[in-house]
Amino acid sequence: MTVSSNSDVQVAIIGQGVMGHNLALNFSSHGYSVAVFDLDDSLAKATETAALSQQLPGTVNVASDLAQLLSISQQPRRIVLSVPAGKAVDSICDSLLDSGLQPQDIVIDTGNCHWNDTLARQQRYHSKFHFIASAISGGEVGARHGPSLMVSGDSNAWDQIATMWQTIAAQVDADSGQPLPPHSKRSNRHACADYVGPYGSGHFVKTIHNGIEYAQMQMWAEAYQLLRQHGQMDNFAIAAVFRDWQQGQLHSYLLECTIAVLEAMDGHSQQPLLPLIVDAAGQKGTGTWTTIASLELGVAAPSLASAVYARAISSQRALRQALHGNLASPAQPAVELAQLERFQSALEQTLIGTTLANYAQGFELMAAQAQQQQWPLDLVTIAKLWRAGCIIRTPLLQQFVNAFSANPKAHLFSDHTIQQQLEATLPLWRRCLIDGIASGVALPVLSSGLAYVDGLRCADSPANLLQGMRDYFGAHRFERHDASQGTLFHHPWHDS
Ligand SMILES: NC(=O)C1=CN([C@@H]2O[C@H](COP(=O)(O)OP(=O)(O)OC[C@H]3O[C@@H](n4cnc5c(N)ncnc54)[C@H](OP(=O)(O)O)[C@@H]3O)[C@@H](O)[C@H]2O)C=CC1
Ligand SMILES: O=C(CO)[C@H](O)[C@H](O)COP(=O)(O)O
Repeated sequence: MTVSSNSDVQVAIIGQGVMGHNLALNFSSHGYSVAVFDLDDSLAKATETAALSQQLPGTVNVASDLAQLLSISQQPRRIVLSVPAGKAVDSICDSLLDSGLQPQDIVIDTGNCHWNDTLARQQRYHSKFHFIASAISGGEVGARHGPSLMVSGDSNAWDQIATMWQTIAAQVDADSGQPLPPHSKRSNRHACADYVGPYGSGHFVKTIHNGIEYAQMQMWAEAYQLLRQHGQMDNFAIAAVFRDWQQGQLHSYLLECTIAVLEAMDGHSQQPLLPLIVDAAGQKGTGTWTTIASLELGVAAPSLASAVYARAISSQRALRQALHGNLASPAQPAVELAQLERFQSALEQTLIGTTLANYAQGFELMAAQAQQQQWPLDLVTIAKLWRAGCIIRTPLLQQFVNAFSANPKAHLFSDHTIQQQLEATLPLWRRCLIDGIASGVALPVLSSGLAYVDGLRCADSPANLLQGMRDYFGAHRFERHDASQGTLFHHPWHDS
């Protein structure tokens, strides 16, 4: 398609990689006129070609540079950035200003940027243009057919893009929270795109989303490892069990991904794909930022942190190979065939309990950060945004919506329905860990979730011993049960 000479472009997208390409097609599929730009011109042209071959209603215009992108865009311009997080965002914002960006124009960053970088950008570009962070989740399929969009920053600018965002986002039935098909025209629907708070908050929410994503992914990896090592099952048999679980409480998009990966065949060798994939996990930073936030806030998120450490250990491949031969495996035999079904049932309960622990930790982090930053984050809004389109979508999110609607400030485990669900998992969760650990399978997320639950339900923790020790070596002092709160005591350990 030739570039339009009139300024009819309703949304311009810079960066035509995985997300930008699909976002452009999504906008076009809803009839919006789109302009696309990438440093690699062939990527922008590929989007134009795809829109034409899919006969999408909205035009897709390839801009050869930023000046042209601006010249063909309707004012105020809406410019979406879909580029790697970090320096590229600043460099494009500066180039847009050099190319004639105006104060009324709106720049929308959809990358996985650190929330502090977003705060700095707001300072830097304040009054030069309207800046919005619209964190996105859903991967390439979500970007194409309906993502979850967590928007923060300039609320006036949000008002100007809200209709477009809510049009291209994933939709759910407003009452049940059930995802609806793309382009659904159901009247009683709710879009998974909303304003969550001031600058930085949307990127924080996306970071925590990814922290939960890491933990849920690691959870499925540990389940796979337990079934193949302790259960002696092959990947296709594991997938069959997981398909069964997909019909129940564990139903989720990440379980769908897990099954697809377990069953995939390599087109080249005609062999199962999974054994060909190197067992060293990559990471781009959001899991680490979640862990740092939890440490800085002093809020426990052990499962989310354990998932990051598990990726770190996975990448120490050479060391793992060497130690495998040097450190003996436990003598615990694999589960007997007659016991396999019972073990699978225990594992299913373990995964339900672990999932509740993972999400609870994420929501606690957002509540604590909101309080510290004085962000008016609403956990109901966030749980609603994650019900469809995003990577961590699960029907459980509707239960979290209900729990936070009833008690917005309470820990998820304070909710009676969730308590009952969690409690039902505990006996088999313990049993499953005993078996798994005895057979030598590393279970960082499955086990830290249970430790989190046990820690939280412990009325009489051993921290009195810690306080005594701190006072013994460092005269740090302690409170006493038989004195008023806040009064500190030092025991004369070394005088006697
Ligand atoms: N992939 C995913 O599932 C998700 C990604 N994200 C986030 O979205 C953003 C984009 O991700 P993704 O699409 O996967 O990344 P890709 O690397 O696939 O795409 C980014 C594109 O931006 C281009 N680009 C880089 N700098 C510029 C520039 N200055 N001007 C124009 N184009 C530029 C890149 O070109 P080149 O390759 O030549 O540098 C590349 O084509 C990232 O911040 C990512 O973290 C968010 C949610 C999900
Ligand atoms: O944001 C995402 C999904 O929600 C991206 O896919 C992100 O890249 C995932 O993180 P990592 O690359 O660290 O696994």
